[in-house]
Amino acid sequence: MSGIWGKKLELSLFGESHGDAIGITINGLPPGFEIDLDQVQVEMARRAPGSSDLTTPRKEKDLPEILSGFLDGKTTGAPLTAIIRNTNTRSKDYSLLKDVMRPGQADYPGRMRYKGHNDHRGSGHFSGRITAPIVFAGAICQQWLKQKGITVSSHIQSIGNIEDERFADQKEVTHEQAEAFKKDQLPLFDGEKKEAIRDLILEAKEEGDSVGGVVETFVLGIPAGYGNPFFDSVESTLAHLVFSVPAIKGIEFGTGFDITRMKGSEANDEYYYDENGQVKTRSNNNGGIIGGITYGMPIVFRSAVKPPASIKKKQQTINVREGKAAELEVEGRHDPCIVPRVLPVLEAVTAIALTDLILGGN
Ligand SMILES: Cc1cc2nc3c(=O)[nH]c(=O)nc-3n(C[C@H](O)[C@H](O)[C@H](O)COP(=O)(O)O)c2cc1C
Ligand SMILES: C=C(O[C@@H]1CC(C(=O)O)=C[C@@H](OP(=O)(O)O)[C@H]1O)C(=O)O
Repeated sequence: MSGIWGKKLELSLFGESHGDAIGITINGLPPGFEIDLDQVQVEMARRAPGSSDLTTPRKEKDLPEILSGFLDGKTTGAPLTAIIRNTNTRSKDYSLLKDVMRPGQADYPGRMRYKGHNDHRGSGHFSGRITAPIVFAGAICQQWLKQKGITVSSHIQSIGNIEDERFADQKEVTHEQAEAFKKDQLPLFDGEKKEAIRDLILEAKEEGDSVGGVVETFVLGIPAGYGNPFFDSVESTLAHLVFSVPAIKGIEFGTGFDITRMKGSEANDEYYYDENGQVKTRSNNNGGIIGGITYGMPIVFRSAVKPPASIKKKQQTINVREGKAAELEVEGRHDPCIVPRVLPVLEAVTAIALTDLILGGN
């Protein structure tokens, strides 16, 4: 399994959803950095399962236990390892799924890749649950970035066909508003859409189905001059980590694919000096990154989140033990929509990418 990532900040992710514990080792954190564990727990709780009728009913406290690299409230500089116990597994839900492959889930490709030895219980190492340790690492990185005046936040761009306004449509988004979004399970610029979104998710759940959506993530306070051209561009680093999150099927930066329908004269982000002599651009179609390098405007990108695969509705599939066609109605505890719980995960991977970049000096 490829659970290792990073250059300056190295991450090693481990665990399975129905094993004893999941966790992460973070190498490269600066020594002497004071971690606010209460704030880490706030981030963990945003992602944790079982928090409302919009999520899987599996309840987990997701309390990280730090095993190394942390003394008297501060990082020591040695590898920091944390584990999170799995306390509410119900593996019988997965007995049938060892043989009957869920369409849209990792059952069949995982079986082929690991020759049938992968832990299939709760989707094992493929589970969205493995994003809990990512949020742990991301919460530490967000605290580190905050000291530098950098805030990472996100809002729901859409669920099904219900659309929120874009970041680019806002006159100004302050650090306070970005922080307020994190306190909301359904953060939207247009709060009036909240009820319709709730209803859509609950309707899908009621029908034994699921819905997807788009998350728009933004970074405020990122200075110009971070990144690289080509292989270590900010976009490629972010995309690498964003696509490491289960259920993500696409990413676009700034105006994204719509930029292809603009003329150069519309697409170009014109420069000016603001009243404080700071370089700004009048639009931000490039989402804060040109040539793989930040230019001092907010980084903005949207991630496509698929509807979760495990649904109660009847589907056609295969039974690999019998080598026959099969019908499947997935029982068990599943998210009817991943979007509300993936917001903190996308913020976490963004913070991890930026911390790695800044620690590396570029
Ligand atoms: C926070 C989170 C929660 C998820 N919950 C579920 C779930 O309840 N049921 C499900 O089938 N998939 C769920 N997923 C998605 C699967 O983990 C994912 O679809 C699967 O691992 C296959 O990967 P892929 O969709 O990226 O190809 C969740 C993902 C995340 C990030
Ligand atoms: C437990 C979490 O979410 C799980 C993610 C998930 C999946 O297939 O991704 C499937 C479900 O697992 P289970 O069948 O064990 O309840 C979700 O509950 C979590 O995110 O912490």
